[in-house]
Amino acid sequence: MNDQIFKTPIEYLKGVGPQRAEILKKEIAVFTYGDLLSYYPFRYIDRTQFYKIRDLNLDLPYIQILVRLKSFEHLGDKRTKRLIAQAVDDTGEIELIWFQSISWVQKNLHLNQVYIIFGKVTFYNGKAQMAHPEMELFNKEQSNRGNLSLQPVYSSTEKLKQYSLDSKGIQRLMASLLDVCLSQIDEVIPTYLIHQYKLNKRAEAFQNIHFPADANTLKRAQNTLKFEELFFIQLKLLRSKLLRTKKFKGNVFENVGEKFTEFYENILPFQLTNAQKKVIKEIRADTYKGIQMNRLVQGDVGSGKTVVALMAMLLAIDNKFQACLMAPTEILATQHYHSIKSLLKDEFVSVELLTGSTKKKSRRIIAEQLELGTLSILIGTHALIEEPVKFKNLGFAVIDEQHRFGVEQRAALWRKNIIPPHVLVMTATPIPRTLAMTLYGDLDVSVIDELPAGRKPIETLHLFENQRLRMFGLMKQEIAKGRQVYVVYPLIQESAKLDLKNLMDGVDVMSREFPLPDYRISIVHGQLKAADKAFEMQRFVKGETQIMVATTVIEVGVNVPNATVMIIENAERFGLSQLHQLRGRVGRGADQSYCILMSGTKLSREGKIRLETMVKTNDGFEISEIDLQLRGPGNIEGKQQSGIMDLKIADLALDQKILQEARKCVIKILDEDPELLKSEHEGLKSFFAKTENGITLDKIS
Ligand SMILES: Nc1ncnc2c1ncn2[C@@H]1O[C@H](COP(=O)(O)OP(=O)(O)OP(=O)(O)O)[C@@H](O)[C@H]1O
Repeated sequence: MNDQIFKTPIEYLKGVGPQRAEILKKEIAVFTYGDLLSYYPFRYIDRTQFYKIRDLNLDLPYIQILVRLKSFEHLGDKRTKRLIAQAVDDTGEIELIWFQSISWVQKNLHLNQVYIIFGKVTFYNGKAQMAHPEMELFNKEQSNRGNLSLQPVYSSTEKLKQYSLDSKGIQRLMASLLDVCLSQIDEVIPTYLIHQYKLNKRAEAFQNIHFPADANTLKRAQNTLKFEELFFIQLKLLRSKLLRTKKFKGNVFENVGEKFTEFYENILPFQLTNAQKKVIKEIRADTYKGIQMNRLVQGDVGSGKTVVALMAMLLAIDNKFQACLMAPTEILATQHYHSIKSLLKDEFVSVELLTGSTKKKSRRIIAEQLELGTLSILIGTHALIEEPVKFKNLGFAVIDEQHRFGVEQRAALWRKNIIPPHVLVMTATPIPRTLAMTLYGDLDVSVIDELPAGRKPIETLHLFENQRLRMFGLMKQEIAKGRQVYVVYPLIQESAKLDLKNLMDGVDVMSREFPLPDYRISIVHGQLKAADKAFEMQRFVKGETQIMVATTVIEVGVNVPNATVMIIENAERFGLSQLHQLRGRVGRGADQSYCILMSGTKLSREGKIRLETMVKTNDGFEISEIDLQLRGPGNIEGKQQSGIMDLKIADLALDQKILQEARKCVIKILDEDPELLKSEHEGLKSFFAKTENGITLDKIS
């Protein structure tokens, strides 16, 4: 693409000027010609469809009707002067009104002729009206309307409309923009791919997305631009992966040594699942190659990701490296610390915990041991890399619950290191394939798609308020068997006070139903100090309390296999992946577990689908796909930080196939021509070097 023209400030476009330019910048972030060009219509009106006057109503968008002009009438005085035409079809009558250009209209429109009128219908005294309709003589339709069978609609704002930049106004700007720049648009996607996927040439695609001749033309233009958008994101991600592999050497873990073998053969209390073994093998292969590993482990809740991470860390330790595990919250870091300690059976390998609450003295000792290399595994929150913590020889880093880190942050983590450690990212819940390809497109992906043997599927019930007694009954039945129960309340950040009240009211009810001394309740919520939270958690973990009432702080990672009931209050307020995460806190042992979703009776359509989905399936991968369909990628956690999801045209929920194809092509190109030196990749190379086109590619380097 010719840089210059697309970087031209928008004020220079015919019909814009300084004032409108300011408004365009402020209202819709259109600064340049390039920005305007990728300001795509958000829908199209089918101008081949005609309405009958009888069927008109206020809810209709801009529509067209075929009418015959019956009469003209002038009304009002100087200031309210207007021209009204009565028009009819075989089902009724409509008034067409003009406040301006009256004499022009009267001169050019003729009584008893048939016209196509186009506009927005309103009603006055029960009569249909259309102000300033677009008019076209019917018998000239074929020759005149040509490429206007689909009318683009651009989103506009009140402010823009004040400057005559409603959808029509924007369309006019687009026409003059295309006039000046179409001839200067270079191809960027290699010609052989354009043929292979029946795409448009680039200029054609821009022309046809703004002024489509018909539905097929539009579809092709949309596919072309979607393909291009996703193609460049993949190119950027996979190129950066390639460069990283070239730039950084990776530590070589030559040996599967004593600790790993000892743990696997004598300490591990269960058989690994085949899926766990497969992932460990993948990690082993990565860390042997001399290339820095960046791998994402996706596994459903409770699939046993922690053991996999631990065994990978042992591999590092056997090769004289240190390892660390970073979790997003103190509770989780603490939890990992305890479960890893207990898996490792104490003195087997040295492990320490470092969080915001670690005392100064302990910090100093940890720092010393780290620098000396006598400490093998450090677990903590990401204070772990922010602080002046110095490892003697960090070789392996596990990042748990990566959703909260974007691609950028991940890249920034190890910049300081000369040989960066191998990085294993673990996601808390499965994420849809398309999202994984985009958010984590530069990582290799492993999937643990198997739960440990003997797990029974969690039984999920959706109950309403008047069925609360049933819920209490189930709780009592399970507690009588020696099991434990979670009761979770939603957290609305805007009103922490209200949340707390909600939760404390819940605690009151619980304490009445489950009184001391037979029952004991732990309470954990966001307003508690970290140490108090940890204390309450520990009471529950040790089985000293049978009921844990909490806000969503327990959402991820908490592991108490003896807990068999998860009650979620106001379940309709939670997102699907959150519900699935919460449910994953039970069903972690061999006992039958239950999840009870409590809700009010008034549910939104989406709320209903969410709860039905939870009742229907336990499969996290399936749930994540439904979540994406319901919410769109825009709202999936982690998106905000990722930067790459500001897609202009592609939709990760709908365009999975295009994404997969685009990725496949990029992989092939980089495999055969990593430096993009072949002549057919020339356009690609120069475009890529500039990384413009409004896609914020820089954000993901
Ligand atoms: N192969 C296995 N056989 C039996 N139990 C296992 C196996 N692997 C892991 N476990 C146990 O299953 C429980 C869940 O494992 P872990 O905490 O690693 O899950 P996770 O994948 O991290 O899940 P979540 O993301 O839900 O925390 C733990 O108690 C763990 O010891």
